[in-house]
Amino acid sequence: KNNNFYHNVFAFSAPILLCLYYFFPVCKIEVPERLTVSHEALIKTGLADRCISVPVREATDADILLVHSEEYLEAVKKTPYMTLEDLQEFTLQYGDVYFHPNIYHCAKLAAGAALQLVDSVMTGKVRNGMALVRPPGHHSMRSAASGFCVFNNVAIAAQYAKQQYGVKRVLIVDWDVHHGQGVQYCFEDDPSVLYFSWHRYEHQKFWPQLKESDYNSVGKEKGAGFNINVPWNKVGMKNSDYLSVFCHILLPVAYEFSPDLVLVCAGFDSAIGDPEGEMCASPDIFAHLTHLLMNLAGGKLCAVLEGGYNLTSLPQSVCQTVQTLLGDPAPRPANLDGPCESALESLHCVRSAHRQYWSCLKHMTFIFTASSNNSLLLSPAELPTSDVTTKRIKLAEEEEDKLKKVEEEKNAEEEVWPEPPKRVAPAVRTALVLPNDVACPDGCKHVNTSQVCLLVLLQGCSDVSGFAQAVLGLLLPLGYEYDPSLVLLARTPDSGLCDSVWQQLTGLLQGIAQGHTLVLMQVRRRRRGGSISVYLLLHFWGGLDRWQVF
Ligand SMILES: CC(O)(O)NCCCCNCCCN
Ligand SMILES: [Zn+2]
Repeated sequence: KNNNFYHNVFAFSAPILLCLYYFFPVCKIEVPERLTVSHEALIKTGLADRCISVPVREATDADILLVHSEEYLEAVKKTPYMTLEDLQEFTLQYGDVYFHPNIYHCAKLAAGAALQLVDSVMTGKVRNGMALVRPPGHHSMRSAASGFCVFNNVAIAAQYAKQQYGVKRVLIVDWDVHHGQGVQYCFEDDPSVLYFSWHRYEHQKFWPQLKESDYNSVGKEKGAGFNINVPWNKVGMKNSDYLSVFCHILLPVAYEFSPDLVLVCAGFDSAIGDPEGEMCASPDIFAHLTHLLMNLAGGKLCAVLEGGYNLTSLPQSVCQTVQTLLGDPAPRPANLDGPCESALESLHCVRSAHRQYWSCLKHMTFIFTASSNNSLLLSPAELPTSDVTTKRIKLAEEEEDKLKKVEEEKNAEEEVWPEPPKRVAPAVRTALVLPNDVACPDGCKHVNTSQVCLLVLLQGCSDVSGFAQAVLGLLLPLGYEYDPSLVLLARTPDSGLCDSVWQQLTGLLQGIAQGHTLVLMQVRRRRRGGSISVYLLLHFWGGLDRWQVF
């Protein structure tokens, strides 16, 4: 009896549903559950309790006009009152957007949330934070919606930070798997905003299929060099590919740019399992990406959600990001087996396109061997000139494609990946082993530690390009690959390392060995009739707090 009833109801309602669907297409992946599963995961893991929640507000017209045109804003303002037909008409003029009578309100809240986050960080109320918003923003342009985006939340936030707080330089890192063309267009002639984006490209075959998403779009006029596109010409990119691009492109340039604020277009469709990205990076990689960015701009970092459509990897990635923002040590990086040929080729093209703009890229020249077991390291040498190398790369690539085909056939079923590892937040973050008569600063604790795994003695990387070469281009990738259980840093008075470089060094290296860092400092103390050397031994454990030189 019951079945009969349901059959009737469905039979009757199906035609209505179908025509509604035709008139009013509903997006299958940009769904409300994206926010609910992410928020629930933050609550379940206890991370939400460790954050303060910032109230949202609607972006004002003035806020929105920082990026969008009057006519576009006026048009969007009308959508809540449009008939179904008008709404459909309005939507068809843009690519891949879905307008709903309520989306104008939601889009103002998304942009307003990003501005509230900027206020909280710039006024020092919080050190950093994340805005979990819908609809996303990085595709929307001055007078057009695109790719589920209505207002460009992050672009508005960047203009707002410059206008309201006099911020001179903003770094925007877009780790979403799609190219944020809206952000690129907004700032392509603006040297005060450095836009970095990696994105699935496949030689312009992947949406939004723009020529200007390629590596040779470096910005225009005064903005030349301040737009960095890293195209992924294959799917399946992994943790090593992401870390290599951070170490060999983004971080050296970011240190040279020296931003006052870091904004992240935090799209998590670049994680494993996402239907759009089809990449293979595990959610815990976002802990490392976040950690590496937190050493810039005095830690002022605002992450704003963009994409991310797998309802399992999205919340995991959000939690990895937030837990790192809270200062917890990053988990040991999973199976770093070196960047793939295609990633190395993109990396090489981007570095060549930007060498003329950034001194840190001028000095470092790389050859990438076409052997299959690339390490995260790129051996500095002359650039490959002969086409032999290129041919070798092509051969290696064909070889790799064959292997990949076999691989794809094998595991065509649903992607699976291990749950990200638990990350213990230590009670005491920094310990100090001091001579008895030296008082232990507050926040530290006396301990005796004995393990040593990686000893680093750095000479002479006191300026930015030296720092970039020695630390970002060599030490960091080596450290990640070596994956020690402890990092020991030794500093002698004649090491020539200035405090800020030393501070950055200790900050960056805490992404390795789950934050276990031992610092051995030799300080001279004057005594009657000569000086004696006293050694301070500091033990960090995931403490991202700024470490002062005692
Ligand atoms: C925020 C974002 O970057 O995740 N938006 C992605 C939009 C993807 C549109 N897909 C078009 C598919 C064409 N058939
Ligand atoms: Zn995306």
